Amino acid sequence: MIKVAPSLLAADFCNMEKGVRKMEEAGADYLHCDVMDGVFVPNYSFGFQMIEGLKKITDIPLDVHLMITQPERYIERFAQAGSDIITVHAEATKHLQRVLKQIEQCGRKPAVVLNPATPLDMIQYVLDDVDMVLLMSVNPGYGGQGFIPVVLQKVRDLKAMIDAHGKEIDIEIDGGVNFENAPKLIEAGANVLVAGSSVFNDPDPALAVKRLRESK
Ligand SMILES: O=C(CO)[C@@H](O)[C@H](O)COP(=O)(O)O
Repeated sequence: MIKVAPSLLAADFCNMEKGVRKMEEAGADYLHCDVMDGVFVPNYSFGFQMIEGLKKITDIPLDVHLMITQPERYIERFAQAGSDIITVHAEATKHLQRVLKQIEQCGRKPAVVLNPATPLDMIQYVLDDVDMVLLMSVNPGYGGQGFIPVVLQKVRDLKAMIDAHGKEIDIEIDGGVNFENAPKLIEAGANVLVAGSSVFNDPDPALAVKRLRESK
């Protein structure tokens, strides 16, 4: 089953609740929450308070993508705030396996993410420690960027790596996901699609979510 995770980065920050309600009506599987620290990526977004606030107003699982350096400093706080999935960048910590265990010990689902230029080898030795691998298909920091085509092959390679490993692990893709590339991504092995602009900017977000989910 394909899951769609609308990215709140594309919502109106002055009216976040309206965006959440729209995504509830649209049948979103997760709410993708991009946390940025202005260091790991050249942009700021929001932090714990936003996650806490979101948790109070919706039952949609919160898929929290930490674009921050040394995420180990803040795992407990993001877990307490109500994150359901916590995703950390392999490039952002010297102790990846330890951070993933920290997330698990906090009772949240651990996931790891790679920037487009980071090779898959980097996560070979943490597959036992994750429920999901996220591949960035844009350089993180901003919504509305174009999909980097070479990532399609990376999805295929990741799928083969996971199948060879033998554990069920979700493959999530984030950045420039749209109706054109979604079928190819699903065919390559992705089963969770993050979508900002293609859902929030669509006049009919419910139809957009359905189209992405049923992409063939
Ligand atoms: O993490 C990021 C950007 O850093 C993404 O979640 C984007 O927010 C996705 O937006 P679109 O590319 O789908 O507009």
